[in-house]
Order: sequence, then structure tokens, then C-alpha cells
Amino acid sequence: MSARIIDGKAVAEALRGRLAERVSALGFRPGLRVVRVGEDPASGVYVRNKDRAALKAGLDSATIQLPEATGEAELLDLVAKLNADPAVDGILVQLPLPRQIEAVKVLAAIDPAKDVDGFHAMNAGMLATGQRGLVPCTPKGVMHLLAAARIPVAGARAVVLGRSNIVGKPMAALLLAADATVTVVHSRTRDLAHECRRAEILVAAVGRAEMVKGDWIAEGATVIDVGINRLPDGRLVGDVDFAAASQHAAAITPVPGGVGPMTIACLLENTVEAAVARRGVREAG
Ligand SMILES: Nc1nc2c(c(=O)[nH]1)N[C@@H](CN(C=O)c1ccc(C(=O)N[C@@H](CCC(=O)O)C(=O)O)cc1)CN2
Repeated sequence: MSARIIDGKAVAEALRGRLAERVSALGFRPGLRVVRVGEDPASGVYVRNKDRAALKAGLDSATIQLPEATGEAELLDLVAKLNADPAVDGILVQLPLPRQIEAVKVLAAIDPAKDVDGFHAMNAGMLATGQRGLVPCTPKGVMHLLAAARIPVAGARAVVLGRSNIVGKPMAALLLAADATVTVVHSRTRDLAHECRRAEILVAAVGRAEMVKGDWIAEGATVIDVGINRLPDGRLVGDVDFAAASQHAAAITPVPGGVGPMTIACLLENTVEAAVARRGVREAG
């Protein structure tokens, strides 16, 4: 069997198009501020891509660049200013942060209503308890991909490989909310291969290049690869051995061009949702 490729670039482009139409009907430009501290090169690429996509969708977007030596207090000060600014609907602090800054403290300082990353404990709690809040962009993007590829989720056996606060845990919560039967597996799970092989939907978010082998995949499974790993030769690969997994899966996301583009599209979606909720806008339709 050779798997159908789920094209994240195309799904993201379609979502960004729908968002641009939604924004033009709003009559105002939702405000997004992305804060980058330091010079992490990958973060530089992601932040530029976010800004470009946001402006193209009609958002009022700007990146705030701070030097590598920025202290925690200075960053918290900036977050407080953005919290208080009525023109700002969404605040995102790009991760990773330099080591002198504790990310949890900064994320906790963002107004939950402007937390377009969905990383604040309030939004995590809303998701865990099935209430409406802002949902982390990468797992939200995965749910869009499953819907676009018409993969049935309700009743499916879903396995999430990875238990990070940013992807694994919210991913499990979203799949559960969509009525999947969810198992979360991780580095201390006994016989990972066996657990993964039980999955009808496997979401790999472990951050280890090509860790998931072809024989970990059940025949006909859907494989969603969240990993983005740069190899020493410069190639970008996911957490799944794509070529081998494609021989068993019915549908699979590539890296690049799978989940990554959805992360940015969902950031725009969250910014629009935050703006609509904060400003009490009633949208037509
Ligand atoms: N505050 C946040 N920080 C980080 C997040 C996040 O969601 N919020 N996620 C990642 C980085 N990230 C967005 O910030 C991100 C990563 C990758 C992509 C993407 O489109 N990748 C492309 C490949 C890009 C390349 O060539 O390097 C793909 O997969 O096709 C988008 C966003 C960590 N930090």
C-alpha cells in the first residue's frame, strides 16, 4: 500500500483564504503582536512567516524583537503593556526563550483572552474541561487536517506519542472531545511499537527524528507527523520514517508541508477568534 498524502500546505492556504474573507467582513483589523527574544535562527523564520501570513490575511500584525540579554522583568513589563493595549487582540511570545527567562512565568502573565497560543493554564484548563477557550495552534491544526482529509475521528483508536503541554496533552484533549478513544504514550511507555501499532490514528509529537518505524504502523492507519527535526545534512524530517510508514498507512502527513503550515494558519484563526470574543462582535452566518 502507498499512503495518500495529506497536503498541509493546501489545507492551510484554504484556511487562510477563509480567514481573510472573515477579516474583511469584520470592519476592523484584529491586532496580533509576536514577541521574539534573542536570535534563535529557526524562530526568526517562523516569526517572519507568521507576520507575513497575518498581514496577508488582513490582520494588524507586528513583531517585537528584543535582544538576547533581555531580562524576565523587562519581558513581563512588555506583556503587561500589550495586555493593556485595546488595539491588541492576540499576544504570542515565540519559544524557546533565552535561559535567563522562565517561560512558564511569561506565559502565565499573558491575558488569557489574548493568549492566541493557548498555552496559559486557564486556556489549558478550559480545553481539559470541555469549555470554550483558545486552543494551541499545532493540535488545532491537526484536527483541521483530519477533517479536511475526511478521517473519521469519533470512535477511532487514537494514539498520541508525546506528552508535552504544547502538543501532546492538548492533542489528546481535542481527540477525546471529538469522541476518539485516546491513548497517550511516551518515553517511559513499555513496548512503544506495540502501542503505536494499535492506532487507527497515530499522532507523533515526540521530537526525535524518524523514531517511528514502518512496522509501528497498522495497515490502513492515518499518521500525523508533528515533528520537525533538522538532520546534520540539513534535511528536515519528522518523527516518523515517512517512506517506510507510507507502505502501511492509508494517509500520512509529510514533513515539511504537513502540520507545520497549519500551526501558522491556526494562529491567525485564534487571533480572529480572540478579537471577535474580546470585542463582542456578532459575525454574520
Ligand atoms: N510561541 C510558540 N512558539 C513555538 C511554537 C508555537 O506554536 N508557539 N511552535 C514551534 C515553531 N513554530 C511556530 O512558532 C512553527 C514551526 C514550523 C512551522 C512550519 O511551517 N514548518 C514548515 C517547515 C519550515 C522550515 O523549512 O523550516 C513545515 O513543516 O512545512 C511553522 C511554525 C516552536 N515555537
